[in-house]
Amino acid sequence: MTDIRRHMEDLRKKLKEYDYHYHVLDQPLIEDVLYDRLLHELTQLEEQYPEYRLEDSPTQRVGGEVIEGFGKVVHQTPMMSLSNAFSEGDLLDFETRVKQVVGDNVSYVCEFKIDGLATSLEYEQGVFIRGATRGDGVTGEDITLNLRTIEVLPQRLTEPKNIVVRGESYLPRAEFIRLNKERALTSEPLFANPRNAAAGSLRQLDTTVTAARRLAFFAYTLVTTAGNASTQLEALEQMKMWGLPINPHYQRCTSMAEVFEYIQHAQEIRETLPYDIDGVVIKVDSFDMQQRLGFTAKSPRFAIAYKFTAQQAES
Ligand SMILES: NC(=O)c1cnc(N)c2cc(Br)sc12
Repeated sequence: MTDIRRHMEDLRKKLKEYDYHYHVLDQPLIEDVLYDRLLHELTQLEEQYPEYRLEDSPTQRVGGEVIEGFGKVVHQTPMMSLSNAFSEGDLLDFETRVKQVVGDNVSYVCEFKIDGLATSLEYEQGVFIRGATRGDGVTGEDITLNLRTIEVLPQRLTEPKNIVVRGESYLPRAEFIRLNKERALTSEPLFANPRNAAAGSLRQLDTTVTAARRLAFFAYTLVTTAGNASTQLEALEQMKMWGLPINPHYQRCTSMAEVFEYIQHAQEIRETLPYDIDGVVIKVDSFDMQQRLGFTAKSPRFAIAYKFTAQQAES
């Protein structure tokens, strides 16, 4: 075997061992940046020597795709990302674009942007049947078993509805601190922030590891209009009635001035919240207007995320 081929074999073996330790044992052996460097080296070698590329190589997983061990879930409706606003001017530009399509009489709903892992849930006749990560937006990882360990997530709704719901799985700050203290005692690498800890916990192949972490969830989008909600505000109320956890800080705003006040308030109380938020999501309230506004290739035209500056380092 040539030296190159042997080196590639060695890289594949190492990366598979790192994958196993990360996803099954929840004990990463190396920093993500080192893993990515090795994966990049193997990818380049496989491009240079395709005759030595193997089907089950770790490089055959594009970023955001399903990792080995999790089933794939194709989202009925793609999980889009939000376009970002960083100033009041950006929000006024957003409002101008919205009003050009739907006219001046538009109201918004403002909600906290939870800093966690975007998650999709499917309920059939009111029973939770499947949950998935966003993945690449079209295909996500089936993390149903892990999501079942989240106590606030109802296994059954109060009504036998067929719905698809989007929300954020997250790790409360107090749990993040407890978890890192525990990991420090056993000399395991610490999680950098609650978002990484939530993602690492949900992408575990061993559900007992996930169950040991007190993950939580907030629902924020009712994808299927199984009820009779015609606005985002009604959808939030409807999901709450069905037993889904809804973040209580949502507010209907009838002007951008009110949105600015909401953002100001969110920034003032941000540090006191038991979970991380990284901004505010502003949505056009009317579903009819949302439909008329539609989507760009990657984001809805009827919603935008106002991003806060980064929080000081997690304790
Ligand atoms: N309330 C919301 O709509 C919301 C909250 N938190 C988030 N991380 C996200 C992400 C998208 Br995409 S929407 C949304």
